Amino acid sequence: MVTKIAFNGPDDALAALAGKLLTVPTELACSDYVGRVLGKAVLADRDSPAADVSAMDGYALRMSHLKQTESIAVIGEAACGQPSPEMPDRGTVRIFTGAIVPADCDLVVKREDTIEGDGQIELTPSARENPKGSNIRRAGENLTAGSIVFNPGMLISPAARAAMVNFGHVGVDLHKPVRTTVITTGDEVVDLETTTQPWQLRNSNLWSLLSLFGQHHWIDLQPSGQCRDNKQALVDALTSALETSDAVIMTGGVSMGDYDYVPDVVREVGGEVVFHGLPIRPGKPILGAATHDGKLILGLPGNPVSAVINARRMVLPLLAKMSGQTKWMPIVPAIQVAAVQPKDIPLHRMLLVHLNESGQAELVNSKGSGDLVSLGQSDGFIELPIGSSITSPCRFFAW
Ligand SMILES: Nc1nc2c(c(=O)[nH]1)N[C@H]1C(S)=C(S)[C@@H](COP(=O)(O)OP(=O)(O)OC[C@H]3O[C@@H](n4cnc5c(N)ncnc54)[C@H](O)[C@@H]3O)O[C@H]1N2
Ligand code: MOO
Repeated sequence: MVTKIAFNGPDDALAALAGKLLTVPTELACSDYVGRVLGKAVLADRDSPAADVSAMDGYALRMSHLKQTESIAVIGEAACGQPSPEMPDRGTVRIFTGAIVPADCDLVVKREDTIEGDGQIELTPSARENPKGSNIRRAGENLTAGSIVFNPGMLISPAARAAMVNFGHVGVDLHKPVRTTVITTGDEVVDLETTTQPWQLRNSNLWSLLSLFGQHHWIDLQPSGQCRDNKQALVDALTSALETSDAVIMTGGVSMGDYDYVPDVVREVGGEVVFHGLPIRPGKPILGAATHDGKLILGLPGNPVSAVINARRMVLPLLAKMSGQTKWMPIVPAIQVAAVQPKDIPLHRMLLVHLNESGQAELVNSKGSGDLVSLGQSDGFIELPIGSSITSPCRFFAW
């Protein structure tokens, strides 16, 4: 039996469970890279820039031109999309931003630092102050051919995509998305189509979790749904979900009620329980387990606020680890909270907040873990570790 004091906080527990989880394999992908995880390093196929290029629209000069008092003849043009022309012996060539600078060109002066005449230019005093190399981007100054642009395990952003295109990457090794199933439990839980009785409630956990996970291209949601509080039905549902998934996320039935079968069911299907109970609020009864082949089984508490907060705080990092991301432990901003210090309790707290116009967090007035109204009004939650002060910036987890 794993005791509640096994871990001091969420990150310890995450680290222990993450060590038992599989990493999904890689595949060659030729499109839709953004939001996926790199499986192999991306190398530069050529220097960046590929040649010495002009950083400005202007004129290509030799250093000797800067001392020349008479006007300089404009002999030719270095245009974008063309090999560079020869540098004339005495005159200059007009050059455009991004065009290759001619060999023997020492610097580029901006158009606005010249007085342009008919087929000739004069240099202004500020043009004459340019040092050698001015306004030239040197070949390979960003990166040289063969160097690593991105390491494996990186989540590909739209910005990273730009660099991958620049280096000609068409087929790329990516980790497959983590196949994830959500199973909600509880005899009182019904789907949206059912006419509800007072003793029933709609399955909000299914949709909060599917929406949260569905934001990520590195997660592949599998058919998910609801299971009654029946031990055999739960064993069957979990067994079949594990056949087609890398991770199964359950909600409800994880605390101490007579019908809270999830801990037994997880063990029955061969799950090794790493934690059952953590010093956190909400989410104290949370259960984390791994199968012998590294699949994740996470039992979230049924309370809707607790379920989604812990899906964000605990489940997403574990799925990120399985997806191959090297930065899988949550990296979130720390922001100022406009609130008075809550009473000290020996639990690591996660409190719903919304952001005000100054970008500070304000606590949402919540009636507790079943309050879906305050949950819906929140932008995310802040984290208050045991004994910490709310006057210092707190980590903010956005939805
Ligand atoms: N004796 C104790 N009782 C409880 C403890 C405890 O430590 N000792 N912990 C409390 C805490 S904290 C939580 S959180 C809950 C978690 O309990 P379960 O995970 O067993 O969840 P359930 O009892 O099944 O449900 C709790 C609550 O959430 C509603 N629910 C469940 N599933 C859904 C769903 N899919 N969509 C919307 N709402 C759902 C359910 O109806 C209950 O109201 O245990 C405390 N008790
Ligand atoms: O996880 Mo519970 O929601 O602390 O009440």
